[in-house]
Amino acid sequence: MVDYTEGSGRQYHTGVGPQDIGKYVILPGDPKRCAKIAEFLTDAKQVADNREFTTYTGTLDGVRVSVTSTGIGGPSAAIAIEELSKCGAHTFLRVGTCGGMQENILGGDLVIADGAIRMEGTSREYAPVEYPAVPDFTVTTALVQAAKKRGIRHHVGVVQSKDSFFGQHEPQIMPVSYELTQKWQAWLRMGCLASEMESAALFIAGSFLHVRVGACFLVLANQEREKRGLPNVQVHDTTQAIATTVDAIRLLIQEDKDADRL
Ligand SMILES: O=P(O)(O)O[C@H]1O[C@H](CO)[C@@H](O)[C@H]1O
Ligand SMILES: O=c1cc[nH]c(=O)[nH]1
Repeated sequence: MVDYTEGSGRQYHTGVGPQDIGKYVILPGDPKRCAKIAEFLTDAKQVADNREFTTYTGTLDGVRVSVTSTGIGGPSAAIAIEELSKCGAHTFLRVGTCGGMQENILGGDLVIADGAIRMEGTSREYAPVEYPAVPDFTVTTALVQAAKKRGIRHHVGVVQSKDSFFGQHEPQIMPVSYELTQKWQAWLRMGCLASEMESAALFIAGSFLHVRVGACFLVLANQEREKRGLPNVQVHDTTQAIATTVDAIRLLIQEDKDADRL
């Protein structure tokens, strides 16, 4: 492989080196969410800022933990997890936003993914489409435990990962509306909880890299409720999703300490 960093030791896109990051990394999509997440860590400092990838590192319970934004969509999310794992990170928790799909998923709820529909391109350049995009069980369990302990209304299930935000929200305007709307109906009938953009790529890249990945999301609103004329509250405050993710990392750190895996 060509070394675009010319031996600098820093990764080409994220700009991080092994000295900069912890083994546990929180992955928001939005770079602007990083500073807010960093406030949950002790002594967090920005260690890199390149393209859509902003990185802070601090500690939780004495263990180094980083936050790196992945930008929007599978391609940049896969780059982030690849470069961070090259620097030694082994546990990744995506904290994102999503749109609710089932009628009982309300704005402000938390969704924890136990699988992702691979309706995006990136994961197909890793593994055949028959291979399932699933998160790590221990990470998912820690997220569920953390949400329960906080008493947050949450749902665990499959999310849809797609490439086109507007294909989700305005499928009827797309030349391939026939495909988008029919598949959306299928996802609904199968019980898919919510739609977002990065989890399938992260879960598949994570499986390939043999690292642990999990994901939880704030539900911003629910277009299916809107369509049916039901009340559709909008919530944009990600604080509870971030707090749940941080609690889950604490649980994983404790488990890893107990098992002598740190
Ligand atoms: O809030 P983030 O983490 O960016 O996640 C969601 O928001 C973006 C779309 O608005 C996509 O990245 C989607 O997955
Ligand atoms: O509706 C939504 C909200 C957040 N992210 C998405 O991809 N879709």
